[in-house]
Amino acid sequence: YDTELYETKPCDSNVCFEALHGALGDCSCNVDTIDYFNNVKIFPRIQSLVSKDYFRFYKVNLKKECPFWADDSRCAIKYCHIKTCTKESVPGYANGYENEHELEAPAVKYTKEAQSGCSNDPDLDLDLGYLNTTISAASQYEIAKWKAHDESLEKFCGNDDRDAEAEYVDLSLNPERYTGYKGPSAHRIWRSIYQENCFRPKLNPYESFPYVLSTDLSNMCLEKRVFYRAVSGMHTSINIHLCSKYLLSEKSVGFAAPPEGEWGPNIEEFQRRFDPSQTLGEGPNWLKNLYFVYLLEMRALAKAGPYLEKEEYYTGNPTEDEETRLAIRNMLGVIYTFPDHFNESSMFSGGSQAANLKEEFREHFWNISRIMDCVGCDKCKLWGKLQTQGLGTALKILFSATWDNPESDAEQSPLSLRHRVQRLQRTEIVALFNAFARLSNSIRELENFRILLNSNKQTNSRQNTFGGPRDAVDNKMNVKKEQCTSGGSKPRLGS
Ligand SMILES: Cc1cc2nc3c(=O)[nH]c(=O)nc-3n(C[C@H](O)[C@H](O)[C@H](O)COP(=O)(O)OP(=O)(O)OC[C@H]3O[C@@H](n4cnc5c(N)ncnc54)[C@H](O)[C@@H]3O)c2cc1C
Repeated sequence: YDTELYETKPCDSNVCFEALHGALGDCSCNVDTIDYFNNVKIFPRIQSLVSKDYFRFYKVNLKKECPFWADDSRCAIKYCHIKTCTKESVPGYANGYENEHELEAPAVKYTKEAQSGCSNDPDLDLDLGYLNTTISAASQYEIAKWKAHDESLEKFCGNDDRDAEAEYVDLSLNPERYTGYKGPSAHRIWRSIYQENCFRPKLNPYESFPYVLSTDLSNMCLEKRVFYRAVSGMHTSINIHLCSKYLLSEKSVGFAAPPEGEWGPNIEEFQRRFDPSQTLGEGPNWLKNLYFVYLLEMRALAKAGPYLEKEEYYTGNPTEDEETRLAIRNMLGVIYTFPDHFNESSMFSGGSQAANLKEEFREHFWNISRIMDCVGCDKCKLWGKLQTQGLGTALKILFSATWDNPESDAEQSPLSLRHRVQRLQRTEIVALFNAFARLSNSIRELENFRILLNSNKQTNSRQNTFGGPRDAVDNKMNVKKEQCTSGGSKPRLGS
């Protein structure tokens, strides 16, 4: 295909952002509305929320074997390493929140103890009302299988929660940032996600090309487009984080540099990844996909809001737990006011064909969550698993029938809050909010890059006019004078 089309355009420092306005596509929302809403209203709230103990500790199994191929990679730099926590250092662990699933299991509602409150009622004739609930062992075994089957239909991704090898990780000690993970191992992951586990246009004019071109998206139905755009948006977010927290200098240049190296935004890296002239015009579309997946996850939070508002957020510290509940209600209250939420009701509507497509959609995402066990860098794997689980939880909320009326269970439950039907595991809730926080942070980081690129452009033009010295900050930010020359740089697409 004609690469010249894209290469002739000279690289302007702000060209990544020129196309990042207006309609988002596949929804009625636009980029500018999300920008403002996120940066002003959501970003400060969600960042403060995920710093709370409940959201800081994520249980994950980073030792699971890759089910698809032998892991052949090693962390490129020492910053890939993960610091795990001892169980005792996790707030509330000693008080047994690990066992809360058992406490909250629906079966508890039917124990003698739970029902004993009724026995004093004079109108209640226990003999007449006797219900024989005996079920043979064989039937119980079968029913357990049905339950497992029904539950698996709801799941869009795996959950390590009960794995013996799962460990708690304090996310605040392991920030998502540049790790140096790249090359064949990283490419194999992305390629197998897009090539084997994303829907592709039926008539793909670039058979050998593993990724989907935005121009081909119109050949796909809405559901398949949504899937691709959600995954691509997550990919964008991961890559924005590595650009915004890039390792600028390994060792201290001056005495004031921190021992862990110096981290900050790398404009050149950002442009390499998103500038249209270096991505066959795809960069701005990938950026738009970030907004798209943000919209999906925000809609999931709004839909599950009534359920999430009633969650306990237990960590064993009553003051902290109450603060968390208040912060959740406050943030959800703001999310409810968003004027242009994604409308999932237009998806998967159309008989058995739609049901099959939904099942395919779920299976594809399930596979992507398993591919995360093949990531060859622990820190990337941690954040890859968390963000996939967060997105999988959002998809489950949006597309599982049982989520169409999330309030009803909680309202009908005659027992206390703890005994309502548990729809989400702790790790799913932690992943859902943290994944959304990552997307929110990426959108905020885009604003930083926009400002840096603008000031860079002004400095360049001033320098061209007056020949003045280059701003010292630019050097620190890894900005090179000739950022990209037209036609000279190889497009990255499909590398
Ligand atoms: C799950 C996971 C987590 C990772 N986490 C980190 C991390 O925390 N820190 C870190 O430094 N590195 C991380 N990486 C590596 C990082 O994402 C890149 O793979 C790596 O930096 C190499 O980049 P690249 O330029 O070769 O293109 P890649 O990002 O590897 O992309 C491969 C190809 O996909 C296409 N593409 C790129 N972006 C998009 C998009 N948004 N949508 C659709 N197609 C696209 C392009 O054609 C590109 O050539 C992670 C990788 C994976 C798979």
